[in-house]
Amino acid sequence: MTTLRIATRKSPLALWQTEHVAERLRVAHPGLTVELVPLSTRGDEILDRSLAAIGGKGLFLKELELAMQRGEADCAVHSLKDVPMTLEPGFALAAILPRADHADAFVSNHFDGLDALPQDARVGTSSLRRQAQLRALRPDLQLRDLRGNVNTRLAKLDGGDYDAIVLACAGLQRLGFDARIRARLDAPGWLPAPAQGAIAIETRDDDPRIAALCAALDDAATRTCVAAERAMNRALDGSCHVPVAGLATLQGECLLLQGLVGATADGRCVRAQAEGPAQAPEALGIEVAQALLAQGARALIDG
Ligand SMILES: NCc1[nH]cc(CCC(=O)O)c1CC(=O)O
Repeated sequence: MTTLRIATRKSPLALWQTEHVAERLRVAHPGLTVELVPLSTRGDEILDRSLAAIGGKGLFLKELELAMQRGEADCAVHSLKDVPMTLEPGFALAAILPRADHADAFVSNHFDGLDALPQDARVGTSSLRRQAQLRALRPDLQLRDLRGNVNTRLAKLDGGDYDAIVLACAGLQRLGFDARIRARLDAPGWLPAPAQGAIAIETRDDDPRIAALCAALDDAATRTCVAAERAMNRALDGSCHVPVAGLATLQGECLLLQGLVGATADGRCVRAQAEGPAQAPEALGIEVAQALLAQGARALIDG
């Protein structure tokens, strides 16, 4: 094979990420031609309803997986945090790239951080995970829905609909909006989505040649961390219906996983953390999920 076709969503962030992967693949495999196959997904088209209401994270993948099944693309690039905890049968993650900044960003044209917001300020985010953590820290805030791609969300902030919005640092940095980050919302007080900041390449699991080409970009440390975060989320029945947050960090051979389950309605949160060997990330994820459930996470998840 001399040409590798990568399916991608069409948002500016998705195109940046896929172009980044394409460039890395060209460097890893001189002589390989890499092309983008931009596709529209239902997740991108339906903007007037919450993701949870229209079917969840899988909506961003479906059209890309269908293109791979039809043989119109060889692989697909995703933000790993948008990838469901269990992949569709027949697909695998051939590579997980080194993680960028995992933190969330506080973005505002008038205020320096969450603590600086006045009473009853309007904060935009449609993420249940971000809403729950905002409620926990600042019960007075008015939480307002905010969907659309990163550029659209920034434009809505600038239009005056919100006093502040919360986005991922990684997306802002990739699109050149670093200067819009007024504060990083980070561990231990604030946790990101499982796998936030990590880019994954999905392939059909019946094509080892393509998987091998992509595997050149795999980062073992990131794969270990996101395996723990995703195992925790899976054990909590996590989907985007549930405000689950988690961050694993690796120090040598020791993996630390911090997890949180929140209630969007009233900001109740349960938190747990544990350490374990880097060789067994899934076991650590399950351990932290069980600690969260032991503190009543199920009641929060089931509403
Ligand atoms: N849900 C959309 C999405 N998916 C991944 C990112 C950011 C990039 C990343 O996490 O790698 C974003 C934007 C955001 O949450 O602000």
